[in-house]
Amino acid sequence: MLTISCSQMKAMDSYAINNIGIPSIVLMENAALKVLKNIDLKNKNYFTIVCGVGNNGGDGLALARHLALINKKIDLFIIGNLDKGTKDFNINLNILKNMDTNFTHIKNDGGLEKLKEAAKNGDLTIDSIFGIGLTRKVQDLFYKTIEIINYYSKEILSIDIPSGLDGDTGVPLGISVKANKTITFHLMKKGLANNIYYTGDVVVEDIGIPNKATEAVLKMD
Ligand SMILES: NC(=O)C1=CN([C@@H]2O[C@H](COP(=O)(O)OP(=O)(O)OC[C@H]3O[C@@H](n4cnc5c(N)ncnc54)[C@H](O)[C@@H]3O)[C@@H](O)[C@H]2O)[C@H](O)CC1
Ligand SMILES: [K+]
Repeated sequence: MLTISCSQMKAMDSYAINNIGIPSIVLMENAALKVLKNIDLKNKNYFTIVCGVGNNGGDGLALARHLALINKKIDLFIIGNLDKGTKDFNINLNILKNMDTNFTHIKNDGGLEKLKEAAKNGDLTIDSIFGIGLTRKVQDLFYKTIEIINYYSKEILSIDIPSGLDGDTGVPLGISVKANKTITFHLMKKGLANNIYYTGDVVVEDIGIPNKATEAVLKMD
Protein backbone atom coordinates (compact mmCIF):
# COMPACT_ATOMS: atom_id res chain seq x y z
CA MET A 1 0.00 0.00 0.00
CA LEU A 2 1.28 3.49 -0.90
CA THR A 3 2.06 5.48 2.24
CA ILE A 4 2.85 9.19 2.25
CA SER A 5 4.37 11.72 4.63
CA CYS A 6 2.47 14.53 6.33
CA SER A 7 4.28 17.08 4.18
CA GLN A 8 3.26 15.21 1.03
CA MET A 9 -0.34 15.23 2.32
CA LYS A 10 -0.17 18.96 2.97
CA ALA A 11 1.20 19.48 -0.55
CA MET A 12 -1.62 17.40 -2.09
CA ASP A 13 -4.14 19.30 0.02
CA SER A 14 -2.84 22.68 -1.12
CA TYR A 15 -2.51 21.56 -4.79
CA ALA A 16 -6.18 20.58 -4.76
CA ILE A 17 -7.09 23.93 -3.18
CA ASN A 18 -4.73 26.31 -4.99
CA ASN A 19 -4.13 24.68 -8.39
CA ILE A 20 -7.42 22.89 -8.94
CA GLY A 21 -9.63 25.31 -7.02
CA ILE A 22 -11.40 23.03 -4.55
CA PRO A 23 -12.26 25.21 -1.54
CA SER A 24 -10.66 23.84 1.64
CA ILE A 25 -14.03 23.94 3.42
CA VAL A 26 -15.34 21.46 0.83
CA LEU A 27 -12.52 19.05 1.68
CA MET A 28 -13.30 19.49 5.40
CA GLU A 29 -17.01 18.79 4.83
CA ASN A 30 -16.15 15.71 2.78
CA ALA A 31 -13.82 14.57 5.57
CA ALA A 32 -16.51 14.97 8.22
CA LEU A 33 -19.07 13.04 6.16
CA LYS A 34 -16.58 10.22 5.57
CA VAL A 35 -15.99 9.95 9.32
CA LEU A 36 -19.78 9.91 9.89
CA LYS A 37 -20.05 7.03 7.42
CA ASN A 38 -17.70 4.98 9.61
CA ILE A 39 -19.69 5.42 12.84
CA ASP A 40 -22.17 2.76 14.03
CA LEU A 41 -25.13 5.15 14.27
CA LYS A 42 -27.56 2.35 15.08
CA ASN A 43 -25.90 1.57 18.39
CA LYS A 44 -24.19 4.84 19.33
CA ASN A 45 -26.16 7.84 20.51
CA TYR A 46 -23.89 9.83 22.84
CA PHE A 47 -20.65 11.32 21.50
CA THR A 48 -17.84 13.13 23.29
CA ILE A 49 -16.02 15.21 20.67
CA VAL A 50 -12.66 16.80 21.51
CA CYS A 51 -11.38 19.38 19.02
CA GLY A 52 -8.16 21.32 18.63
CA VAL A 53 -8.24 24.73 16.92
CA GLY A 54 -6.64 23.66 13.63
CA ASN A 55 -8.31 21.98 10.67
CA ASN A 56 -8.29 18.61 12.44
CA GLY A 57 -10.44 20.32 15.04
CA GLY A 58 -12.51 21.79 12.21
CA ASP A 59 -13.22 18.26 10.96
CA GLY A 60 -14.48 17.40 14.44
CA LEU A 61 -16.74 20.47 14.54
CA ALA A 62 -18.25 19.62 11.16
CA LEU A 63 -18.84 16.05 12.37
CA ALA A 64 -20.48 17.42 15.54
CA ARG A 65 -22.89 19.37 13.34
CA HIS A 66 -23.88 16.29 11.37
CA LEU A 67 -24.39 14.28 14.56
CA ALA A 68 -26.51 17.08 16.05
CA LEU A 69 -28.62 17.20 12.87
CA ILE A 70 -29.59 13.55 13.40
CA ASN A 71 -30.41 14.27 17.05
CA LYS A 72 -27.45 12.49 18.62
CA LYS A 73 -26.33 13.69 22.07
CA ILE A 74 -22.97 15.44 21.81
CA ASP A 75 -20.63 16.81 24.47
CA LEU A 76 -18.30 19.13 22.58
CA PHE A 77 -14.90 20.16 23.93
CA ILE A 78 -12.35 22.51 22.41
CA ILE A 79 -8.73 22.77 23.56
CA GLY A 80 -6.33 25.46 22.36
CA ASN A 81 -6.26 29.21 21.87
CA LEU A 82 -9.58 30.19 20.27
CA ASP A 83 -7.93 33.34 18.91
CA LYS A 84 -5.66 31.10 16.82
CA GLY A 85 -8.38 29.04 15.14
CA THR A 86 -7.89 28.41 11.41
CA LYS A 87 -10.31 29.89 8.89
CA ASP A 88 -12.18 26.64 8.37
CA PHE A 89 -12.21 25.83 12.09
CA ASN A 90 -13.86 29.21 12.69
CA ILE A 91 -16.42 28.71 9.91
CA ASN A 92 -17.57 25.49 11.54
CA LEU A 93 -17.45 26.92 15.07
CA ASN A 94 -19.59 29.85 13.96
CA ILE A 95 -22.20 27.53 12.42
CA LEU A 96 -22.41 25.53 15.67
CA LYS A 97 -22.78 28.73 17.71
CA ASN A 98 -25.63 29.80 15.39
CA MET A 99 -27.19 26.38 15.98
CA ASP A 100 -27.00 27.06 19.75
CA THR A 101 -24.62 24.13 20.23
CA ASN A 102 -22.71 24.60 23.47
CA PHE A 103 -19.13 23.58 24.04
CA THR A 104 -16.64 23.43 26.90
CA HIS A 105 -13.37 25.24 26.33
CA ILE A 106 -10.76 23.17 28.21
CA LYS A 107 -8.69 25.85 29.97
CA ASN A 108 -8.12 24.34 33.38
CA ASP A 109 -8.80 21.35 35.60
CA GLY A 110 -12.51 22.21 35.62
CA GLY A 111 -12.72 21.49 31.92
CA LEU A 112 -10.77 18.28 32.42
CA GLU A 113 -13.27 17.13 35.08
CA LYS A 114 -16.15 17.70 32.64
CA LEU A 115 -14.24 15.80 29.96
CA LYS A 116 -13.72 12.89 32.36
CA GLU A 117 -17.47 12.58 32.96
CA ALA A 118 -18.31 12.91 29.27
CA ALA A 119 -15.72 10.31 28.25
CA LYS A 120 -17.03 7.90 30.90
CA ASN A 121 -20.66 8.34 29.90
CA GLY A 122 -20.33 8.66 26.13
CA ASP A 123 -20.63 5.76 23.69
CA LEU A 124 -17.74 7.04 21.54
CA THR A 125 -15.04 9.66 21.99
CA ILE A 126 -14.05 11.46 18.80
CA ASP A 127 -10.41 12.60 18.81
CA SER A 128 -9.90 15.63 16.59
CA ILE A 129 -7.22 17.51 18.52
CA PHE A 130 -4.26 17.19 16.14
CA GLY A 131 -3.78 15.66 12.70
CA ILE A 132 -0.93 16.25 10.27
CA GLY A 133 -0.22 19.62 11.90
CA LEU A 134 1.29 18.23 15.11
CA THR A 135 4.60 20.03 15.38
CA ARG A 136 6.00 19.51 18.85
CA LYS A 137 5.87 17.50 22.07
CA VAL A 138 2.45 17.28 23.66
CA GLN A 139 2.51 18.90 27.10
CA ASP A 140 0.44 20.36 29.94
CA LEU A 141 -3.32 20.57 29.38
CA PHE A 142 -3.07 18.77 26.02
CA TYR A 143 -1.18 15.92 27.68
CA LYS A 144 -3.78 15.64 30.48
CA THR A 145 -6.61 15.76 27.92
CA ILE A 146 -5.18 12.82 25.97
CA GLU A 147 -4.55 10.91 29.22
CA ILE A 148 -8.22 11.35 30.16
CA ILE A 149 -9.45 10.35 26.71
CA ASN A 150 -7.35 7.17 26.83
CA TYR A 151 -8.24 6.25 30.40
CA TYR A 152 -11.99 6.97 30.55
CA SER A 153 -13.36 6.49 27.02
CA LYS A 154 -15.32 3.32 26.22
CA GLU A 155 -14.24 3.56 22.58
CA ILE A 156 -12.16 6.09 20.63
CA LEU A 157 -12.25 7.14 16.99
CA SER A 158 -9.38 9.35 15.79
CA ILE A 159 -9.80 11.72 12.89
CA ASP A 160 -6.91 11.46 10.38
CA ILE A 161 -4.18 10.61 12.93
CA PRO A 162 -4.37 9.66 16.63
CA SER A 163 -3.61 12.97 18.35
CA GLY A 164 -0.05 13.06 19.61
CA LEU A 165 1.23 10.51 17.13
CA ASP A 166 3.87 11.71 14.69
CA GLY A 167 2.24 11.03 11.32
CA ASP A 168 5.61 10.26 9.71
CA THR A 169 7.43 8.15 12.31
CA GLY A 170 4.45 6.63 14.11
CA VAL A 171 6.04 7.56 17.43
CA PRO A 172 4.11 9.53 20.06
CA LEU A 173 5.41 13.03 20.74
CA GLY A 174 5.13 12.67 24.52
CA ILE A 175 1.76 10.94 24.47
CA SER A 176 -0.74 9.73 21.90
CA VAL A 177 -4.39 8.84 21.77
CA LYS A 178 -4.82 5.05 21.62
CA ALA A 179 -7.65 4.78 19.12
CA ASN A 180 -9.90 1.81 18.38
CA LYS A 181 -10.32 3.15 14.87
CA THR A 182 -8.59 5.85 12.81
CA ILE A 183 -10.17 7.38 9.72
CA THR A 184 -7.34 8.88 7.67
CA PHE A 185 -7.88 10.99 4.57
CA HIS A 186 -6.84 10.48 0.97
CA LEU A 187 -3.84 8.15 1.43
CA MET A 188 -2.28 6.07 4.21
CA LYS A 189 0.24 8.06 6.27
CA LYS A 190 3.62 6.50 6.92
CA GLY A 191 3.22 6.72 10.70
CA LEU A 192 -0.07 4.82 10.69
CA ALA A 193 1.16 1.71 8.92
CA ASN A 194 1.61 -1.34 11.18
CA ASN A 195 0.93 0.79 14.25
CA ILE A 196 -2.30 -0.81 15.47
CA TYR A 197 -1.45 -0.19 19.14
CA TYR A 198 -2.14 3.51 18.59
CA THR A 199 -4.31 3.54 15.46
CA GLY A 200 -6.66 0.62 15.98
CA ASP A 201 -8.28 -0.31 12.68
CA VAL A 202 -7.27 2.21 10.00
CA VAL A 203 -9.74 3.20 7.27
CA VAL A 204 -8.47 5.31 4.37
CA GLU A 205 -11.24 7.56 3.04
CA ASP A 206 -11.22 9.63 -0.13
CA ILE A 207 -12.21 13.26 0.46
CA GLY A 208 -12.28 14.45 -3.16
CA ILE A 209 -8.62 15.26 -3.86
CA PRO A 210 -8.14 14.50 -7.59
CA ASN A 211 -5.42 12.11 -8.77
CA LYS A 212 -3.84 15.04 -10.57
CA ALA A 213 -2.91 16.52 -7.17
CA THR A 214 -1.50 13.21 -5.95
CA GLU A 215 0.57 12.66 -9.10
CA ALA A 216 1.85 16.25 -9.15
CA VAL A 217 3.22 15.89 -5.61
CA LEU A 218 4.61 12.37 -6.00
CA LYS A 219 6.40 13.50 -9.19
CA MET A 220 8.17 16.21 -7.19
CA ASP A 221 9.88 13.70 -4.90
N1 LIG B 1 -5.27 16.31 4.33
C1 LIG B 1 -6.33 16.84 3.75
O1 LIG B 1 -6.55 16.81 2.57
C2 LIG B 1 -7.30 17.54 4.65
C3 LIG B 1 -7.02 17.62 5.99
N2 LIG B 1 -7.86 18.22 6.83
C4 LIG B 1 -7.65 18.13 8.24
O2 LIG B 1 -6.71 19.15 8.57
C5 LIG B 1 -5.70 18.57 9.43
C6 LIG B 1 -4.47 19.40 9.40
O3 LIG B 1 -4.88 20.66 9.91
P1 LIG B 1 -3.80 21.73 10.41
O4 LIG B 1 -4.56 22.95 10.76
O5 LIG B 1 -2.70 21.81 9.43
O6 LIG B 1 -3.15 21.08 11.71
P2 LIG B 1 -3.81 20.29 12.92
O7 LIG B 1 -5.25 20.64 13.04
O8 LIG B 1 -3.39 18.89 12.77
O9 LIG B 1 -3.00 20.87 14.20
C7 LIG B 1 -2.58 22.16 14.20
C8 LIG B 1 -2.99 22.82 15.50
O10 LIG B 1 -2.40 22.14 16.59
C9 LIG B 1 -1.49 23.03 17.26
N3 LIG B 1 -0.40 22.19 17.76
C10 LIG B 1 0.48 21.45 17.03
N4 LIG B 1 1.28 20.73 17.84
C11 LIG B 1 0.90 21.05 19.12
C12 LIG B 1 1.33 20.65 20.42
N5 LIG B 1 2.31 19.73 20.59
N6 LIG B 1 0.74 21.18 21.51
C13 LIG B 1 -0.28 22.08 21.35
N7 LIG B 1 -0.76 22.51 20.16
C14 LIG B 1 -0.15 21.98 19.06
C15 LIG B 1 -1.14 24.05 16.25
O11 LIG B 1 -0.75 25.24 16.89
C16 LIG B 1 -2.45 24.21 15.52
O12 LIG B 1 -3.35 24.99 16.27
C17 LIG B 1 -5.60 17.17 8.93
O13 LIG B 1 -4.99 16.31 9.85
C18 LIG B 1 -7.06 16.80 8.65
O14 LIG B 1 -7.71 16.35 9.81
C19 LIG B 1 -8.91 19.04 6.29
O15 LIG B 1 -9.90 19.32 7.15
C20 LIG B 1 -9.54 18.32 5.13
C21 LIG B 1 -8.52 18.09 4.05
K1 LIG C 1 -6.77 13.45 15.55
